Amino acid sequence: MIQSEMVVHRDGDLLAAAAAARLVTALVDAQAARGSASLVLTGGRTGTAVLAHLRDSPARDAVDWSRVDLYWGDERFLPSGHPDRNETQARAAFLDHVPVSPERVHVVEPSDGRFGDDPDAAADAYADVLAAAAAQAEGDGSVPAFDVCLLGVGEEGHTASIFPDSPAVHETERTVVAVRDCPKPPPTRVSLTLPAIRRSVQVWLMTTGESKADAVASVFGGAGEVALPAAGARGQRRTLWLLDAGAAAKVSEERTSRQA
Ligand SMILES: O=C1O[C@H](COP(=O)(O)O)[C@@H](O)[C@H](O)[C@H]1O
Repeated sequence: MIQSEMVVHRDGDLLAAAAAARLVTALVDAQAARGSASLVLTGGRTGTAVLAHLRDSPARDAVDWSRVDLYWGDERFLPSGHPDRNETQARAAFLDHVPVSPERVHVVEPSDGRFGDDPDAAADAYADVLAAAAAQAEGDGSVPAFDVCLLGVGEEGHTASIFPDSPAVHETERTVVAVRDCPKPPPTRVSLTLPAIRRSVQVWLMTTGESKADAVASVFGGAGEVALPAAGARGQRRTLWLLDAGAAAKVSEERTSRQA
């Protein structure tokens, strides 16, 4: 298995700026190689801060946003336009400010959408979206090989909406699942599963603050994915943890690569 890499930035703002710069490079490289790129977005404070930095960076125009397929690693199952939907936050922070192709913005159906208040149907529909994209891009498979999958990490080690010891973390077949009774509000969500996330070429886990330090240290201490789902999020070629000093505070010094 490829070892996870870790980069530690001084604070969350610098992390977000550096991650935005990395993202430009990764997407430009993917487009140079294949003509298009695919990116999985995350919700949460750090993920949204990265998008805000990307919006404000002149380098963002190096990416042809009309040829980027955008997906979400998880979505809070709420009505369309609800301020807590990850989609709403990503649109406000970034998507409303760049010339993306609407047909390439692959959202999870909201709770007032085509399937009404049925998160299982919304999850199945999103799995179909992924399978269709995989068939188009790679000829087969149930999930595209996303160029970059951005993920956040919760205090208790959740990533996407895969919570510790929940049905979602035990899922081995399905690529997208409905998640109920989440310990963090809102209680109902739709999430990619770990097998789907692991189809990504690169997975970047981004988190900040001392409240995340125990979870991060446990992952680097060898905790398993059932107890700490973030430990099971890995890319085919690269698994990169982008942390600020607070989140990295309890990881042993020799494991971190300190950066300004
Ligand atoms: O609820 C969620 O939280 C996590 C982490 O969020 P943060 O605010 O602690 O950075 C995020 O990864 C996930 O996408 C989101 O739905």
